This record gives sequence, structure tokens and C-alpha cells, in this order.
Amino acid sequence: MVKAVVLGAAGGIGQPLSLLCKISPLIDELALFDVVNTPGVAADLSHISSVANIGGFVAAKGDFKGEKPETEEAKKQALTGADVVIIPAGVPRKPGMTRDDLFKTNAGIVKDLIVACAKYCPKAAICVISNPVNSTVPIAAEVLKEAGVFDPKKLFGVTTLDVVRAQTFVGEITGEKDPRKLTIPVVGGHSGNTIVPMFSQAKPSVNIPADKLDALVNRVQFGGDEVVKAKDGAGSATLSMAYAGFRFAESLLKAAKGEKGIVEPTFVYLPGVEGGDAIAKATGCEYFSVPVELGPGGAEKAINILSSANDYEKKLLDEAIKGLKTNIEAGVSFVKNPPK
Ligand SMILES: NC(=O)C1=CN([C@@H]2O[C@H](COP(=O)(O)OP(=O)(O)OC[C@H]3O[C@@H](n4cnc5c(N)ncnc54)[C@H](O)[C@@H]3O)[C@@H](O)[C@H]2O)C=CC1
Ligand SMILES: O=C([O-])CC(=O)C(=O)O
Repeated sequence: MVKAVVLGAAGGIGQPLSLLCKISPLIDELALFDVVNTPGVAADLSHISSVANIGGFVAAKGDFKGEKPETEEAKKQALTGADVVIIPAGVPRKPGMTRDDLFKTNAGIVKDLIVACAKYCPKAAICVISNPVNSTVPIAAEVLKEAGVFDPKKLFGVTTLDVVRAQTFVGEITGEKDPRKLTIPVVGGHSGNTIVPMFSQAKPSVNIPADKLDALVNRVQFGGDEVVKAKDGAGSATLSMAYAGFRFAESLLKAAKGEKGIVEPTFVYLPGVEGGDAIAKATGCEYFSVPVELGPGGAEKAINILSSANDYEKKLLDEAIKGLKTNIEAGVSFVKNPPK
């Protein structure tokens, strides 16, 4: 029996992500939680003739702080018994905003939801999609540490959309008809120049013409802005993110079932993952997205490809590290020294 939970399930990402979970043969039970509209989303999905049973759990409308008893009960019902929790709860960007501008609202939302995860499903794998990922993952880790249930092998910042974009955009340049065949590691964090695509480590190797490299790197780093601009006030990437979030969750579930050789870049707490210490020392960052070998216990091994960076990528990494340190510190201190 595998139970998956989507927190923020009625949103732009949450709905298509829940659809993908509902039709996945890897998921037997699916719980949807949001502060609005989950009964409708759940009723709709429940008519699909697939394996997963479905339950919708809604908190009282407008109760964003989770203070009402019925909110707590809904979280409890949704999360109890969860194997994997996927979190796209929180506000998205509008044109002109950075992901860091979302911190003010989303930091508290993620903190509250992780408090509930610590209470009701302390052993679940937790996948954080809510932005700014560079800060919300440290927030989640600190909350889990405070609750005494932090397992760094089970906490993941979802950076898969950066990998998906890198595959797609490289495919457009090289003419690869099935970009999924390209393995392109994207490391660092998940915003602007903290995102570092490492084309030198692509498998099979790819040949990016020198005059196209800067623009390609920039497009991977700022792909999110492209969507925010095109949606013109109606939010940010939702459908491609649902695809990417499901792809990551599916990799976790396959690895949990014993499938070998599954590697996905993801933003993890390095000191808690085998092989991570060396990367933390080299970067000075405790959190970093690197290719991680997944297994039954979650993140089995962090793979250090940073030492293979070429000179161009080393410069990108230096920039990324500067931004990441500030973002990580903001997340840690949000929990350690909560705003009054
Ligand atoms: N990691 C990544 O690569 C990406 C992350 N994102 C982020 O994902 C988040 C969600 O984006 P969208 O789905 O487009 O936003 P949305 O506004 O369409 O949906 C968010 C959902 O979260 C719910 N929500 C708010 N507070 C909640 C709480 N305390 N508990 C449960 N649910 C709550 C809302 O009711 C809403 O249904 C944003 O922060 C966005 O920046 C978006 C794209 C890519
Ligand atoms: O750009 C945004 O705000 C949403 C996001 O994280 C992405 O699309 O990569």
C-alpha cells in the first residue's frame, strides 16, 4: 500500500499533479489537502477508473494559519499513513516579482504544513515545490529538526523542472527528437543564477555551439520568468511543474520499490546524505541541488559532479553559491528566530 498526499492540491500545480498521481499505478491511496476546494477536486478525480482511492480533505475556508480544530483534523486525516508528501501550497509569482518576494507568505505556509508532517507522518518522504525552494527546504529541515524527526534522506526540494527545461531547450538546439533521452544535470538552487546547468556532464554528450551557450544557460536559469511573463498576471508554471513534480515523486516511489540506478538532481541537506559532506565543504553550502541516487531509504548518495565543472561552469557555480548562502540563511533563521 503506497499513500501519497498533495498539500495545496486545489491549486494550479496541485490539480494536474493530483491527476497524474491518481492515474499512476504506483499509488494506491491519494489524499488531497488544501484550504479551499479539495472536495470538488477529489470528487472529480474519483471518477477516473484507476487504482488509487481518493480522499479530499479541506480546511476551513480562509483559514490560512491552520488554527481551527477542523483544519488540524483535516491535516491529520490527510497525512496519517503517508509514504510521500508533495507540497505545492503557497502563492505563485506575478510579473515583476522574484521568487524571494514569495518568502513573506510562503515561509509560514510551509512551516505550518511541515509541523503537521512531523506530527502525523514523520517517516514520509517530503517533496517541497513551494517557492522560494532555496529557503523553504531549510525551513522544512529546521522544523523537522525541532520536532526531533528530521531524516535528511527523506527531504527533497523539487528542482526537476530545471532539468526538464534543460532537456527541452538542449533538444531544440541539437535536434534530439526525444529530449527525455538526454541526461543533463542541473545543480545549485532553484532561482535565477543559483540554477547551474552543467552541459559538460550531459549524457550522451551534447555539443552546444559557443555562440548559443550564454543564451541557453540564461534560458534555463530564467525559464520560470518566461512563463510568468506569458501568463501575464495569472501565475507561474503549473502544468510543466505538475509533470516535473510527478516525475520526481515517481522516481522516489520506483526507488522505494527497489528499482536500481535512479538518479535525480534534487535540493538536499548535504551533511545528512552519503557523499554530501565533501560537496558541502567544497561549496560552503549545507543545502545544494546535486544528482542524488535514490533508493528504498530515500536519498542514498549525493553524486559530486561539481569537481568536474569546466571553467565556464565554475564561474556560474561561484555566482550560485553567493545567492544560495543568503537564501539558506533566511530559511534557517525564519525558524530559529521567528519574526515577531
Ligand atoms: N519548485 C518549482 O520548480 C516550482 C515551484 N512553484 C511554486 O509552487 C507554488 C504553488 O504554485 P501554484 O500552484 O501555481 O499556485 P496556486 O495559487 O495556483 O495554488 C496554490 C494552492 O495552495 C493553497 N494553499 C495556500 N495556503 C495553504 C495552506 N496553508 N495549506 C494548504 N494549501 C494552501 C491555495 O489554496 C492554492 O490552492 C508557488 O509557491 C510557486 O512559486 C511553481 C512552479 C515551479
Ligand atoms: O518562476 C516561478 O516563479 C515558478 C518556478 O519556480 C518555475 O517556473 O521555475
